Amino acid sequence: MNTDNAATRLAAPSRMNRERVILVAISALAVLLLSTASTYYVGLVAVVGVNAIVVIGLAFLMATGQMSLGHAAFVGLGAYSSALLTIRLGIPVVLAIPMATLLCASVGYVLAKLTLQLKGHYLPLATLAYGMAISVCFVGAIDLTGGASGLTGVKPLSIFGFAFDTRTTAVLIWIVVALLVIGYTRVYRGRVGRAARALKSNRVMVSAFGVDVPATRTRIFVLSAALAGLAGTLYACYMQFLSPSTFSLNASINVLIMAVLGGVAGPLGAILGAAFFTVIELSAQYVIANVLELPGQVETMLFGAILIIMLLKWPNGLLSWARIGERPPLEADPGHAASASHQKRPAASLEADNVTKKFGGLTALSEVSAAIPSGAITGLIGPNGAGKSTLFNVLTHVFPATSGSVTLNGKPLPLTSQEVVRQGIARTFQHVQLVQELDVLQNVLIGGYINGKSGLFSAAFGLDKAEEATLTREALIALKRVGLLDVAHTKVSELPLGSQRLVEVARALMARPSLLLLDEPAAGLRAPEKERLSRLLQSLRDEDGMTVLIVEHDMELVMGCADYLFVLNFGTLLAQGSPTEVQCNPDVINAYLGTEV
Ligand SMILES: Nc1ncnc2c1ncn2[C@@H]1O[C@H](COP(=O)(O)OP(=O)(O)OP(=O)(O)O)[C@@H](O)[C@H]1O
Repeated sequence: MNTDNAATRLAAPSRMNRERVILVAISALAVLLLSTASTYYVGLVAVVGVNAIVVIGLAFLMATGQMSLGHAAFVGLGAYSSALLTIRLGIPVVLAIPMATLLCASVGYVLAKLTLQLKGHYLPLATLAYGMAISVCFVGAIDLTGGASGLTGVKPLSIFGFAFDTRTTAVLIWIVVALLVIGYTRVYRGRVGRAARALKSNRVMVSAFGVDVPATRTRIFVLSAALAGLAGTLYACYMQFLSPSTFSLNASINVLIMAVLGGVAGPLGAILGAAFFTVIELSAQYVIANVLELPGQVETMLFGAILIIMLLKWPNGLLSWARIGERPPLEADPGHAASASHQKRPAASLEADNVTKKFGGLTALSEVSAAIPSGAITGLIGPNGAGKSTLFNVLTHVFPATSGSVTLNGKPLPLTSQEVVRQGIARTFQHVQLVQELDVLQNVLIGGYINGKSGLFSAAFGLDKAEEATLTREALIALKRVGLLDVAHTKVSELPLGSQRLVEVARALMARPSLLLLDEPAAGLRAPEKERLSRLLQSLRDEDGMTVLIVEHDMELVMGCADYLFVLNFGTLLAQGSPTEVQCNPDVINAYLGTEV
């Protein structure tokens, strides 16, 4: 298939068009608010906007596999601190808003450092605990906050002499929502957003491609705390009165429901979730009070029942129903797709010296020494359970050796898997580690993480376009090399297992490695695909000067393309040599190959 044509066909809908549609929609809403809507509806729309800002941050947090049961506390912290800065210290509201947002980001940073290392149920419980603790302070600090009676006299926003009334504040809230939707859409599809979403399904894999997992999780938590704080400051300006019950545990649960209801696979879900939640709540109130004339408690039951039905019907949120979720990222420039090339690194050499690896009482590797020849294809073979994948994991520092040492180009192997990939080692996994809900191209792009520089802010401001275009071109070339260009925009979950393994190979190539480690890449491949893989390995060696280490049970493939072989058996090195030498070795025949070879 011609790369140019394919790239033209693969061109994604323009990011700009979509952003223009969002801006036009928000502007239309603003005009409507300013001109026609009654005060009641203006208030309603303003509260939906405030909730949408909180939910945008929370949804991003949830898309990365994190959860917060105390997010309303950040909203309260933003609201009370901006109000108190203006009331007590006389700071103009326009300055109090960024100061309060920064305070929430700082508190978020401290809490992230304290809690994000917690695993399983402990993390949500910790967020619940600090959410409740902060909310209690709003009631307890009576002198500052007015306690349960609330804080009155909160000042509205005024910029350069223009005083915002409720209507214009509502418009401002929605302008912020629009900007956040645009910024978040860019971040979500950018380098950090991709890595963050991959975090949810597999931390080991994203680390192996250079992502600093704790730092990324912290950054996203801080961002979401800051957004909740910002929402609080705008809420304070709009309401000009604060009650602690607004920021209680109930409110935290509500924003969580909004996020789930809307769907976390994109920022528009946040708006849908916030809007639908409010509509359902008000409808339930209306039906119970005016149509059925039942007591107020029934309203909560009806509201709960409607929510349950909606979540059962659309478990991935309304966003999936509206089919406006994931879209392909940047379009590839067809003019350059065929010409861009990988940067060559000098071929690498890797050496294991007396490596032993124990898992409790089980010795998976026992004093294995192996020098992987530079610029060649080396096969690592042996029966099931021989220790091949364990050696792979030690060589890429997924876990450390119990004893012995590993050197890369004569120097000790770096101590983290992020550094290992920076030094030029990329790998695939025995059990496919792809992000099933992403398409093939985005999965491959994760492999290019270390070759990019853009972060959350550069992506939000659209400054990553050139970098994304380069990485996308490179990803398309990698996909072409493994024969999967046709399915670049197919979800990986829709591909057969063999093709998924090839996606992993393409992803590893995106890291521009000098040493490529492939763990059973031919498992599940059909004969023509195996031939293609064999040709690819040889071209990586001959044209790219890459060192390749391959664990494989397919002897035809290994014997056909490997220059050198190591044979493991019961965690020890049984033999090594050229394929011909190994095939004639009686120990190897006995232990692994059998007599017919
Ligand atoms: N994380 C782990 N914890 C405990 N035991 C492990 C772990 N990883 C591997 N093992 C054990 O170490 C031994 C070697 O396993 P390993 O997966 O390295 O073998 P292998 O040669 O790759 O086998 P296969 O060809 O079946 O993939 C096995 O007995 C396995 O059960």
